[in-house]
Amino acid sequence: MIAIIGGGKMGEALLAGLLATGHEPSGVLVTEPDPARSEALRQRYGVAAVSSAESADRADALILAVKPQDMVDLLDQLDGAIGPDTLVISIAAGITTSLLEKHLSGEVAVVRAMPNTPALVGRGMTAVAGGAHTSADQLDHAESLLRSVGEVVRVAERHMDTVTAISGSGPAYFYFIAETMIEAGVAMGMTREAAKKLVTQTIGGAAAMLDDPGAHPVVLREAVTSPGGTTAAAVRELERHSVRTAFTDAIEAARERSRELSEG
Ligand SMILES: NC(=O)C1=CN([C@@H]2O[C@H](COP(=O)(O)OP(=O)(O)OC[C@H]3O[C@@H](n4cnc5c(N)ncnc54)[C@H](O)[C@@H]3O)[C@@H](O)[C@H]2O)C=CC1
Ligand SMILES: O=C(O)[C@@H]1CCC=N1
Repeated sequence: MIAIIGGGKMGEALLAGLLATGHEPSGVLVTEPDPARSEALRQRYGVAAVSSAESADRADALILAVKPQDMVDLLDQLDGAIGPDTLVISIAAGITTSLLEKHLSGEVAVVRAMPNTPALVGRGMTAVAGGAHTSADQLDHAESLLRSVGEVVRVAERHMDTVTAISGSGPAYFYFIAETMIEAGVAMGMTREAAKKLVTQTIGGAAAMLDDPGAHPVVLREAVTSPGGTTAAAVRELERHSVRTAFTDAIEAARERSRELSEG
């Protein structure tokens, strides 16, 4: 039995992914305190909505999908109710395995995971790191559960704040660029719909080309940049506005915030 505790955006994405990849609704529990939200999940997916105590009691894998700020309260609620063989997977930004272990008595197996919102369409990127009492089999199990919403990589936990800043928050950076490009197209007289189509297909196409293991972004960008052409003119402006520095600073700020979140 798998329980998802926190039925918000990410909890629902994981729930939908698990059901889409062969888990039966009868094998998944959801704990969500907002009654309307809880009822919507129950109706939409046919899963049982239960208390956190019941989830802790019945599930052998608990996926904690509450906000980082709600995590300590939740762990205090769960402490003592989690069986010795239960696997606890947290997807909360900044919450370390040692914080999870500190608030759960006994040698609980914990996994820190960082997915992203493309999990909602089965195209997520998740990184995982195991805790001090987590076996290789348990990490495999966590990885197989999270693979239901996309790809999974293992990283050393010291990289998790960086992962959060790059792929966890990353979709928002691309939406920021998409929004800017669409509005530029609109300002130049295109319909918003046409501009959105151009931008969406361009992002998807660029990502597909970059996905080749031999591909390098600098080489791909050179192929777009004709001497004396339009791309060279555009890139010169990006450099003039220090966009590279702005992005680097943004990613560093996200990593710093992830670190702060573990301090409560
Ligand atoms: N939104 C994103 O892009 C990503 C979010 N995350 C992490 O996922 C977690 C959830 O984020 P979202 O789904 O975006 O937030 P959300 O606000 O949509 O969902 C959180 C849910 O937890 C519920 N909740 C609060 N206290 C609870 C408790 N004690 N027991 C059970 N449920 C409780 C809330 O009612 C809410 O429905 C956060 O820790 C966040 O850091 C991780 C990767 C990406
Ligand atoms: O913004 C946040 O804190 C969460 C974690 C990664 C993406 N969204």
